Amino acid sequence: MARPRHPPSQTIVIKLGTSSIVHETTHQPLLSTLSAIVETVVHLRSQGHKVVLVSSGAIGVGLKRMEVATRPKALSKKQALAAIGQGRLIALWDNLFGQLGQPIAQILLTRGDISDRTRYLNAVNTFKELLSMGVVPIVNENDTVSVSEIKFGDNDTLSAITSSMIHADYLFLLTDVDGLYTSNPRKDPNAARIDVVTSISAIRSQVSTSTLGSNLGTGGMETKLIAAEIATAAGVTTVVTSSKDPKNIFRIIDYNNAFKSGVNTPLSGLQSGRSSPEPHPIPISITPTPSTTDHTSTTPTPSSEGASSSASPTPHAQRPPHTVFLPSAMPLRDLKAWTSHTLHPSGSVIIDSGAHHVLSKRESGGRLLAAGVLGVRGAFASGQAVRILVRKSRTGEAADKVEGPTDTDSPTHNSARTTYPDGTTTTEPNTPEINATASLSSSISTLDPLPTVDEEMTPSTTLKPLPEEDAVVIERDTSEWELEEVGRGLANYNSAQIDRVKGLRSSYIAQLLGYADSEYVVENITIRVPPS
Ligand SMILES: N[C@@H](CCC(=O)OP(=O)(O)O)C(=O)O
Repeated sequence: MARPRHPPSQTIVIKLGTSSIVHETTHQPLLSTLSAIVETVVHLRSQGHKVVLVSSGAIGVGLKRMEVATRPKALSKKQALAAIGQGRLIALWDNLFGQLGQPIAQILLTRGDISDRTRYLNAVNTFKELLSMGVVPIVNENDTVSVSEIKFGDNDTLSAITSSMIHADYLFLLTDVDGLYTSNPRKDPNAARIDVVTSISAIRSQVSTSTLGSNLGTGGMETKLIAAEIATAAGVTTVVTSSKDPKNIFRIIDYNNAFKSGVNTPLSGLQSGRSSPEPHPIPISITPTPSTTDHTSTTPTPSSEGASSSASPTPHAQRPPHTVFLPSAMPLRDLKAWTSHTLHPSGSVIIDSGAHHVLSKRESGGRLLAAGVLGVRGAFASGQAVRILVRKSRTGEAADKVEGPTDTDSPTHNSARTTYPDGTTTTEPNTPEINATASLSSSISTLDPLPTVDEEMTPSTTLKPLPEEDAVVIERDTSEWELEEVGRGLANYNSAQIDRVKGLRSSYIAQLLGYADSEYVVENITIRVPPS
């Protein structure tokens, strides 16, 4: 198929880190880089693309303004410097974009700002309106009010969340290296750039990310992997490349668009920014090209799980240096992405592995009935985000030995370990949600079998039915069990209420709580870790 004269209109988020905005030691603005970014963005706009810039640098500019030599450690000092620098930073951007007649807007966000659904939608609407007006929104974290858990932590994550919010086609993470390397290219002459990443979890174990951050920014390559994980899960093609030659963005888009009608390349389907239904296969056609950065290693990637390496040269174009993270074949819907990435979970709902299996089959918006709940952890209100933890046997035995509903009269006080998706585990004492013997009233014990999740959508559930015995044992020795976070959702009832109705069929909710707003205890569930 003939290539279009211009690529189709796409929504592109470009993130520029502190190290690309101000000099690492003098803190002088890197005017040539900034000007090149401005020219690139304006050119992209003239081709019909919508562009959002995520710009770090407020603290760096503040350092220069106050002639402070090094980034302070104290949060309040960083916040003060950001407040000093942000105004000058946006003035600088406005000045540069203004030279080319391009209007800009400033958007300062915190995680707290968008953890409320209404505020989140307002932010989305503002983005949409600005983009339809032809304006380039320039986003930064609102450092003045960001503290600990409400901080995005770094602008890589912020740019990924922004990309997800506006359903971007591309996220470009511009940095001081031209891609993701197997080790630090400044120190290791054998470092090889990884061109295509199909599985971030697989690639994480294969690269050294420890030394790729700069003195000024907060992010290094690890935060880029986290950002890529968030963005690709939302269907956004994510690219790590050098900020030294922003015009590479054209070449990268052009290179990828050249394959948009191809059937045997990893980047087919890029016209809409979404991958084909099946995960992209390896290999991709790659022509190694001399790096445009200081790094001389252009050795193509060693072939390994999660990455692709060189095959045959493409007839279309030389491959500009970059690493591309391919978008998920099944992107999260907006509400699910919002639930997963922007809401700070206030507590946890523990489910059995049967419920985990059924929820993981749902493409979007999984809903959990009380019958699938084993317990709760922490205190949360109705409407708040919760972690979904699945209880698993440490011996590998199937965990859903749950033979019936429970009550909370006999909490155990053993410890339970939680294993999170990043591999970390926590051991917490006193977990009443993993109960010992549960004695049921005779009326409850005669309940009919029920599946544990939305049966309308999953008619062929394989979950075990509830037995009809009066007393049902869930488990006696909690040390055999561990909890793993597998997803996030929004609670329809508070923690005490869910604890009260756990294990019961929905018709008991009104009876026990005095009202029943919903037959589901948790909705909008995103399962990020499928059953093993
Ligand atoms: N919001 C901060 C940026 C945080 C930060 O350091 O981000 P980055 O340089 O992308 O790692 C600022 O404007 O200085």
